[in-house]
Amino acid sequence: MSLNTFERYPLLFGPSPVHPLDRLSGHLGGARIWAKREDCNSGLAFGGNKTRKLEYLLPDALAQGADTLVTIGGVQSNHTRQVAAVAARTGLKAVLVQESWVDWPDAVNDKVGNILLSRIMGADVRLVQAGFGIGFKDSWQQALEEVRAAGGTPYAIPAGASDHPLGGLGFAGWAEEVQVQERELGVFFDTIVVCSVTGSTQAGMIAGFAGQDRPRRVLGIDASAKLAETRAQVEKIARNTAELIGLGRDLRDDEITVLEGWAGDLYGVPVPSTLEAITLTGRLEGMIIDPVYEGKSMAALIDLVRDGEIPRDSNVLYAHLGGQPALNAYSGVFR
Ligand SMILES: Cc1ncc(COP(=O)(O)O)c(CNC2(C(=O)O)CC2)c1O
Repeated sequence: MSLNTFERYPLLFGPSPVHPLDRLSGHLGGARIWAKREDCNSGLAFGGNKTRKLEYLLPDALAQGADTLVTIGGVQSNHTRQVAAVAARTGLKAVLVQESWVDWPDAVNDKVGNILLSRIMGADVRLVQAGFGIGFKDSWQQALEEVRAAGGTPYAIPAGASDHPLGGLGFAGWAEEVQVQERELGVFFDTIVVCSVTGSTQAGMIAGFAGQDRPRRVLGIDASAKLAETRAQVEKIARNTAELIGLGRDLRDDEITVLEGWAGDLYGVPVPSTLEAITLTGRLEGMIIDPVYEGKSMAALIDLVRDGEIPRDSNVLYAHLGGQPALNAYSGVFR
């Protein structure tokens, strides 16, 4: 079975752009760094990695006759904002459970950025006091039951659209897209750097690239600060996705790499290297990244290129997965 077997509901402009980051590369004096821009992939409320995943979940929801998408995230979740946008675009309702995943000292946390956008798009936004976790949460199960009790037909989307049978397909397709763009650009990206939290972005990439002729490294950078949980989820989803698309072999353990060292102690709390990565990327490339996810994966890329773990002759592709709206809830750290 291949990816084409699965129905896809187009939500993207087309292939997301790939471009070199030559000023950053020059500054670091090592490998040549490129970016693939999921933050520019769709016209739906600033897009992002979840919009690509939802292209494969939406047909399933519609086939089940669902009228309400029900999902979960932190207060500044990019994922729940993207679900709200897809619901608005397709005439479905959205119930968003927004848990208190980040204890961040800013009075506007639940008024700006992603949650503001979700409210503008008409989602039913429910603030819940409950801590961070990438597993199935009671608050989400309860919201599903409430939709049913009110006569609705909910479609359950787990955190990050990850722990779902179809969750890895979007980024298995990303791997195919990269291969086409490499031919057009005349380059081969021997290393991919991607932020991992709920896991299906990296997992889909691993499954998608595993079926290609030339091996390459997919380096997941943990931003959950719960490495074991995130790695386990990446592995589970990667193996499931590989089987779903008919890879025809088991994935090797060395194909599943999630690195720690840049997440800090808590999910959603930036550390100095996060802020340095955000300002360096902004000032050298005019590329904006966020303090919860991409700032942490970019911090890793900077270190790995600087210390030569990613060799000087490499072409490394940085997966920019979006997330910028959350910056508005972290303005205090950029005085
Ligand atoms: C900008 C950005 N970059 C990387 C990631 C990590 O992706 P995965 O969850 O697929 O591993 C997120 C996720 N965000 C979550 C959310 O609720 O927004 C699922 C956690 C992200 O938003």
